[in-house]
Amino acid sequence: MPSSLSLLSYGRFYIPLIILVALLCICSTLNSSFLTWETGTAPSIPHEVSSVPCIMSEELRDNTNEHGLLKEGLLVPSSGKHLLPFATGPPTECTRVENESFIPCFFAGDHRANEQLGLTAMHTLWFREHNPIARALLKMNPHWNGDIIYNEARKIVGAQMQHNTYSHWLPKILGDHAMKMMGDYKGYNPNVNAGIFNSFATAAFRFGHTLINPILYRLNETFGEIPQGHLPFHKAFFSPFQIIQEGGIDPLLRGLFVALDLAATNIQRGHDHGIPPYVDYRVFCNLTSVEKFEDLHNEIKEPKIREKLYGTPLNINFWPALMVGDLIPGTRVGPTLMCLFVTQFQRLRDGDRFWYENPGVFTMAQLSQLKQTSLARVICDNGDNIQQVQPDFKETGL
Ligand code: HEM
Repeated sequence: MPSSLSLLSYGRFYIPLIILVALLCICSTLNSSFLTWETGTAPSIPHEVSSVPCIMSEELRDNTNEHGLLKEGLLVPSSGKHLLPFATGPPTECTRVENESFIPCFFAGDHRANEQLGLTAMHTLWFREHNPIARALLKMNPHWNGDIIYNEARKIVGAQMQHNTYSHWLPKILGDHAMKMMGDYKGYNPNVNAGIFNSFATAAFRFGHTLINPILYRLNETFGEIPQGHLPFHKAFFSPFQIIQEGGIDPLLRGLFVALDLAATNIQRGHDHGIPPYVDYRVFCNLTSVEKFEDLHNEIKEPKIREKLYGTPLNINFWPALMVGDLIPGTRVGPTLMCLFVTQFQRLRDGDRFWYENPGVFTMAQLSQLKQTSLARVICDNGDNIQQVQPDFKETGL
């Protein structure tokens, strides 16, 4: 039985389960568990497995048996857990220069899984969540075929991610007020378009680009630096070998992102997509309309944006304006960004027929188990040998 999730009522009979109650930061005491996810596609289920195109999903599956498993990669002897399998070809390349290790890219449900080591680690965590659930389901339901097991396990992991994102992550980013604006879940609404709107992908959710830490900390069991040291971020791109070899090799820089100015790209992408100017979104978000720079003083104190760069407020680029919006206390966002987040996340939830809380998707008993999930629990279960975590990732924004 995977400790991360009590699979109550997944068998033919209800099975009594031990539910761990968790407020401490020792892994063995943590309740079922969380995550942040990727963006770009509609239904709010994890890219690690769940919102991938069918063909890719078939490639991710271990079709050598009827156990509904995902393919596994190298075994980590110290933990007995597997890494992601290796990719066998494009679209990504992880051995770009000769004196780097010949370890290929990992293969996961999103081709960005190798983009940087932190992201690879998250993909690995969530990939590791699937197989123990599938095995437990098979044990309870020996009559199920591989497809049913695979899809049930996928549904459970998707629900865990939805719950973690909406119940644990979003409240920290948006604060109480915005969560109230989003309102409680009232069931699937077929009139809501759950697609990602252009300005959300092109600008609003790229707020993540302002959160990137230039150093990837690598800590040992006692939270000290590992012998191979912390990694400057530019060395963490497309270098899965550093996961396998614990950073023993000093990789050459990956030109792709080192040379990339993400902020400039975000602005350019806004132009490419024909995103309206910032001032138009203020109207959409019921903020005051703007004719002169002074009209912004309630939301943007940053003088460069207000006066120097743009000549007239009508020229203000969308992404920079979103990023410099004065943070609403208790949140990580300014007013316009908050409005766009609420709109998008509300649509993702209410327009998703398979939303985990939609009646009929899970039974009440299953739902109550799912709602005990947390990222901390998933890290404890699926990290190699993690014994202690923060029960709440408030400080890290994870
Ligand atoms: C090391 C960290 C990251 C790097 C190097 C990175 C890099 C990139 C790059 C190169 C793009 C494509 C840019 C373009 O050509 O338009 C992109 C897109 C994007 N990024 Fe990031 N990113 C990172 C972290 C994040 C985070 C933390 C978030 C959100 C929380 C985020 C949200 C997005 C979104 C929403 C897009 C647009 C995706 C789409 O249009 O489908 N990124 N990122």
